[in-house]
Amino acid sequence: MTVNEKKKPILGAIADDFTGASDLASFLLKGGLKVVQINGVPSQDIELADDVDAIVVALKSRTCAINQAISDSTASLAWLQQQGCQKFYFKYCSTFDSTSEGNIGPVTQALLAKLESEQTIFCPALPVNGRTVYQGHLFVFEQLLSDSPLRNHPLTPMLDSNLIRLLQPQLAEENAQRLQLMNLASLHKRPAYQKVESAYWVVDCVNDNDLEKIAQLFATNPDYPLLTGGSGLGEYMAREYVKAGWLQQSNTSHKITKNDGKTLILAGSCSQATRKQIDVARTQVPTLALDVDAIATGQLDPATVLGWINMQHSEAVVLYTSAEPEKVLAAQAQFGKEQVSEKIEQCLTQIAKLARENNILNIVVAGGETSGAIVSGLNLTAFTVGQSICPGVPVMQSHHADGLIVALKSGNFGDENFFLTALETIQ
Ligand SMILES: Nc1ncnc2c1ncn2[C@@H]1O[C@H](COP(=O)(O)OP(=O)(O)OP(=O)(O)O)[C@@H](O)[C@H]1O
Ligand SMILES: O=C(O)[C@@H](O)C(=O)CO
Repeated sequence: MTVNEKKKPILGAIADDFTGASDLASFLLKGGLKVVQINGVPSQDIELADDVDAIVVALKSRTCAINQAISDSTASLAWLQQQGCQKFYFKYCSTFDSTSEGNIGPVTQALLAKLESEQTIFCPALPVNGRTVYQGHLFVFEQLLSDSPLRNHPLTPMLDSNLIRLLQPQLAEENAQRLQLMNLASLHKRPAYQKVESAYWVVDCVNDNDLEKIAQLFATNPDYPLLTGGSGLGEYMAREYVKAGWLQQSNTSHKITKNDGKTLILAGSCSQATRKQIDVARTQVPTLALDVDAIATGQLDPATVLGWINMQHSEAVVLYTSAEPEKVLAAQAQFGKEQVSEKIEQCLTQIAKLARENNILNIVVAGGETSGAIVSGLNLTAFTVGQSICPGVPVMQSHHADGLIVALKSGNFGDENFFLTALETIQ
């Protein structure tokens, strides 16, 4: 390579939500890649540094209409191809969040068609966070997905755990027939780097050894340009690219420059994990529950909330709409499921905007949909990905001039001290 020749990224990834994107980015970084996250379908004029190994495009396509999800995903793919990426990844939730009208199957089919490929894998497992797949069934720690708190997810309640059954109705009939389980015995009896038959593979995976073996079979396999799954495989795919000598071992330091602004924690996630994290945070940080009825009826004024924040004379505050499943269901019944979500997302975004204008330059968000709304509303187009607060939640710095620092937490991630650890890491 000559001095003037721009290095091309290896991997182009498309994530169906923003926390999922930063989750994947953190694992690619852990595996040795230099990663940039782009928010929303990339526009032509985005400038990339010339030593980027992987680009993760964050979409908000998990729960949108199928046609929109397909057009955003394929437009992102075309842009990633223009940047020179050779390998592609479609990142969805480690708990396979989708409905029977869900987007995982249709988006996968559309991306494969554009890549003129007929085979891929579905690997949502993320063992470090308790997401494992055994005999095609997805577990969240010791519970089947459908017995876990995910059965009460406000937008995508997961009532089945069998990945083949979940995928079948999302695929065209001929592709549904090509779904096959690669269980642990079948995975491990294959020699590494061996050719794999063409299929839509649902791959069992219960620990990091399994992720390593899956990456050995598929990451650099020329027959499989597109893989799909959770973030866990990202670290091991990255390691395979490094092993294959596909990267220039350039400077992979990811400098995040601290700022002297305050920190705002915004929680729209109603997961059990987030609600516990709020309870722990409130013992040390001023915390305000936002009134969902007032938000849904347009009566909550973000300026009043900013006034409350300023009155706290604290370096950090927590604001939340998070509530137990019964309250969420009641709000959905009263105002409509999509409507109440949208109102809450808009309101939290308005608060984040106002806060940023008032020198609150560190924003931690809990919830994938919530994060997507806020990051889009703040017009943050690209981030450098830095150190993780917990597995799957990195600190990221916006390329915008004010150097806003954000951390986007998937609803179920992090231990009960997550928000307090985030404050220690960021401030
Ligand atoms: N009190 C509430 N009543 C009804 N809906 C709510 C309430 N609070 C938040 N919501 C909505 O619930 C949705 C939560 O989804 P979000 O993706 O942000 O969190 P999550 O599902 O826990 O996280 P993830 O998608 O990362 O697993 C959002 O659309 C949010 O606006
Ligand atoms: O894979 C996960 O669990 C997360 O990155 C996510 O997508 C939750 O929104």
